[in-house]
Amino acid sequence: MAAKVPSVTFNNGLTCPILGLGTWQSNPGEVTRAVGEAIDIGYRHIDCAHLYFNEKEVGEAIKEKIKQGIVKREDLFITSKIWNTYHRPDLVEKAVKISLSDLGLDYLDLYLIHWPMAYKEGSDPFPSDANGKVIYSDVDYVDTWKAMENLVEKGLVKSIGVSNFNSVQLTRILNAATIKPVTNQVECHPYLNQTKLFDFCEARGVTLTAYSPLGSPQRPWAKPDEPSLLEDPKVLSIAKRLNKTPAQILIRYQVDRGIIVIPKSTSKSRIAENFNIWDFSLSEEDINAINSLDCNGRLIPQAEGREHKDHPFANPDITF
Ligand SMILES: NC(=O)C1=CN([C@@H]2O[C@H](COP(=O)(O)OP(=O)(O)OC[C@H]3O[C@@H](n4cnc5c(N)ncnc54)[C@H](OP(=O)(O)O)[C@@H]3O)[C@@H](O)[C@H]2O)C=CC1
Ligand SMILES: O=C1CO[C@H](CO)[C@@H](O)[C@@H]1O
Repeated sequence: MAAKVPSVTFNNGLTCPILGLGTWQSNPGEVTRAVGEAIDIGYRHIDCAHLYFNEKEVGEAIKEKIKQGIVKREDLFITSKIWNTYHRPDLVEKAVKISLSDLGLDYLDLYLIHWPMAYKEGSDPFPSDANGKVIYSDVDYVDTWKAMENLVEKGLVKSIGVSNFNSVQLTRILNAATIKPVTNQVECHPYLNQTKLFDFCEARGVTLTAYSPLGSPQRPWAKPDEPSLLEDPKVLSIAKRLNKTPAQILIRYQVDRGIIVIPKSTSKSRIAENFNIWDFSLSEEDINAINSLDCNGRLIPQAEGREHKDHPFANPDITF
């Protein structure tokens, strides 16, 4: 029988499996198989987004596994994210309904604002001008948040949260919220361990979700000569001593910190490997050694929105 994944409890009393499967760049031709295999292995949490252009194929796997009686809808925890071109309050319900229809679901467990920046509304996810520069919209993400709250009231989503929000942006949401965000999903791994943002969120009852926990080696702008987390000597030496793989160490690092973690894979063996982390934990000494790798090593800078007033990482005065 598959191991049961421990859960994190949100500020609204609902729970979320601490380990989930990422789906960015999971090829539509492979993702149905991969999500199906993940559910067979024991994953119950799947991280999706409208921007990943594969929600229909993820939905096919969910439908099939429910049909086979492997899981019931309520056993699963499905996240999606509203893309930057749908921030205008009157578009928010339309956006969630597109993801629900693509996934074949009648509710989401979690819906996130993918980024704080609003882009020009329309069908192009990266609307750009003649010089290739993204065209922005001036919608305030606080107004988007108020429309997200309506989705909870309407039963379309169980919980709402944010992604890629810095501490100042999160504070603005918390000050305006009737329904508090349950999580902030951000890039988090040993080269950018987010200790300050994690402490800040924890003190306010907001969980952290770690994306790109393995260092996102598949990201399109990766350079061949860059240091690789999966080959980092410190990570390798801990993995060797504990008889685990580097990926298992990187995933367990987040679990042991109480951070939700969503590694992506479409390989059956790596999906299984990434799930097989329940028979060990890291000592304080190992966690401290991994923490010492922190070097502000951001891998997902969202460079194309950098001049946007709401870009979360562009203001040097806001350090986390
Ligand atoms: N909110 C946001 O803005 C963002 C959210 N995300 C979410 O987080 C998820 C994870 O982040 P992502 O950037 O995809 O990167 P990850 O850090 O999860 O790395 C995924 C890559 O690592 C490879 N891999 C997976 N398991 C192993 C293993 N055991 N050993 C060696 N290599 C492995 C995968 O290849 P293979 O598939 O071949 O196994 C893939 O190339 C995304 O898929 C997405 O759901 C990501 C970025 C931004
Ligand atoms: O989830 C994500 C994956 O990649 C996208 C393209 O850069 C990002 O915008 C986003 O954060």
